[in-house]
Amino acid sequence: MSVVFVAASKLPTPFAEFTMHGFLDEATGKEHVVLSLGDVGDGQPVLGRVHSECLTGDALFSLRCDCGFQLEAALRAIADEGRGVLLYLRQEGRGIGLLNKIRAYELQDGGADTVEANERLGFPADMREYGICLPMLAHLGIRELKLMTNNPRKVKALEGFGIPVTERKPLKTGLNPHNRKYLATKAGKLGHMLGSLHQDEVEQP
Ligand SMILES: Nc1nc2c(ncn2[C@@H]2O[C@H](COP(=O)(O)OP(=O)(O)OP(=O)(O)O)[C@@H](O)[C@H]2O)c(=O)[nH]1
Ligand SMILES: [Zn+2]
Repeated sequence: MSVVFVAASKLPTPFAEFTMHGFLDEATGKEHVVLSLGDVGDGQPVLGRVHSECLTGDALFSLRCDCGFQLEAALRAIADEGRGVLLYLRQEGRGIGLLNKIRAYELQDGGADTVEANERLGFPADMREYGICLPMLAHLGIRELKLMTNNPRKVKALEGFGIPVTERKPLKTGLNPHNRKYLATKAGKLGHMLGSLHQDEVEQP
């Protein structure tokens, strides 16, 4: 596997003081980050979030999606549990990159939905690759995840790479008038389990 550990440091945040682990994917040059809290290498399932980069939602307060809200909710949940892990994967725009995502948003401003926009640009709806999680989790001694996600394809993909997901924890947050259509498309075309937004129940995968 081409993902190698580079360095670790403390990362104090408003939620907790995490340990930040930096990794380099030597095949793509992408730099990934994992935040961990507590003893995650004890062999017990770990509360986890596998979050793909969304510059607009995570850093620029965009209301077009739910990413920033999910990121914050996940970090808060890990802090509340006192133990957990967040993998921040540099797969912007479901893998098409930031500038192509802006192109896709332009098409969405003209009426296309998030899937149609990707397809019009010649991309599949979702180009992400989750195999890169494996060496990062192995480095931290994590064998099983209690995964915070609404995306059943993410659960399937991780399990396909040999990472058991013992529990799926919904992460329904951030619904607003600007992302209502986007979230409806995710549920309708991408299979996201968003049945009742703003509900925080625990479901089996
Ligand atoms: N191509 C494209 N990517 C988008 C759009 N809106 C958000 N994204 C990207 O979608 C990704 C969202 O990733 P995640 O937060 O892991 O979420 P998810 O796979 O939708 O599922 P959850 O785990 O339920 O949040 C990020 O990479 C965003 O940049 C869009 O309209 N078009
Ligand atoms: Zn987003």
